[in-house]
Amino acid sequence: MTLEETIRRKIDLKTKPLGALGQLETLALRIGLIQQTESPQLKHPTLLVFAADHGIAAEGVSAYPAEVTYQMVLNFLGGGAAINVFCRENGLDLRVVDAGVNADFPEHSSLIAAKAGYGTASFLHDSALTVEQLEFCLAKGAELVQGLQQTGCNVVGFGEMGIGNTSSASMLMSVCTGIPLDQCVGKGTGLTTDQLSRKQSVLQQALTRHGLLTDPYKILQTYGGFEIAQMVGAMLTARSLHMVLLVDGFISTAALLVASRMQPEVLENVIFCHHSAEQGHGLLLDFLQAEPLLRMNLRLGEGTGCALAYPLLKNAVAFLNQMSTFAEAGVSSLDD
Ligand SMILES: O=C(O)c1ccc[n+]([C@@H]2O[C@H](COP(=O)([O-])O)[C@@H](O)[C@H]2O)c1
Ligand SMILES: Cc1cc2nc[nH]c2cc1C
Repeated sequence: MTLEETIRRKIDLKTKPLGALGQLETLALRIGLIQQTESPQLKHPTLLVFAADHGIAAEGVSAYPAEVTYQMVLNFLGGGAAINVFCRENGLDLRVVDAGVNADFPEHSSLIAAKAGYGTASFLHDSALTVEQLEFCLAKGAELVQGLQQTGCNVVGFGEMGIGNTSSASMLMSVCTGIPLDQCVGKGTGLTTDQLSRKQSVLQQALTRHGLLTDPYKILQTYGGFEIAQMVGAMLTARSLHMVLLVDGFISTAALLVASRMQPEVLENVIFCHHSAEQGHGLLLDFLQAEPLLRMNLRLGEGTGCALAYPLLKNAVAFLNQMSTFAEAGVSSLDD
């Protein structure tokens, strides 16, 4: 029997009509396959919020000013953001990564210093990252996840914060999928319809400027952000360490898309947690053939969809490990 058959059989022997736990059964199976066991365990779940600034923000593509990135990181460190609340409620550890915010932070036990610069260059005029910055970010992301694994963590959630980063994500999506740019661009933090038209024309100019790109490293260097590139490095390493990856919003899914262009197998380790309200996320999820656990119209980022969905993973693993079989409970099954 393959491991998949063993897990399916274990699920089917539980005291419930066949298939009655629906998507929770699919989730349990997926976690078992990721961990290569019929008795998976979720250990030290950790949510990483990667934060960085974006040169493209200077082009008026966000509803909010760029300094909100810095201010929100201080809010994360103070414990007052949505992601702090949801991580506390649901038992995830939270770490904030300064991947390249345009200001310096005081030391803090939850802050990981991993600055690649003080914000990227504007991809309207230049490549967002230099080759050196890209290499630094991929290596930092990898190093970070290795460190987490050494502390016993086997579930990692990917969150981000960066004013302007839906612009980066839209470019990465359009270039990697071939989906026309206008279908990949949305209102982000809340642009008006007029402001959205401006964002679309800025991003269209950038696309024309950089021309056809096919190499995922070059695409990431051209349009990425420091936080997106660190997520890519972290995701690839998490996959190689057999960890469970939690992915939710538009930006983190765009990072995953790029990672999957480098190593398609990374997708096998991902639990898609939430379908964001951001225009483009639905098409991106379809492209990746993903069916997220939740659809609650969040469009916040920070990894909030991951933290909200995490209890479902806990319950999936718990039923697989704890529920009685028909034989154990003396309940008549279809086979009796
Ligand atoms: O995760 C999402 O789907 C999502 C959708 C819209 C906005 N965001 C967040 O909003 C910021 C980017 O929006 P913008 O308009 O500045 O490009 C960034 O901090 C993201 O975490 C996140
Ligand atoms: C206030 C605020 C909080 C955020 N969290 C993630 N992206 C954000 C963008 C803004 C503007």
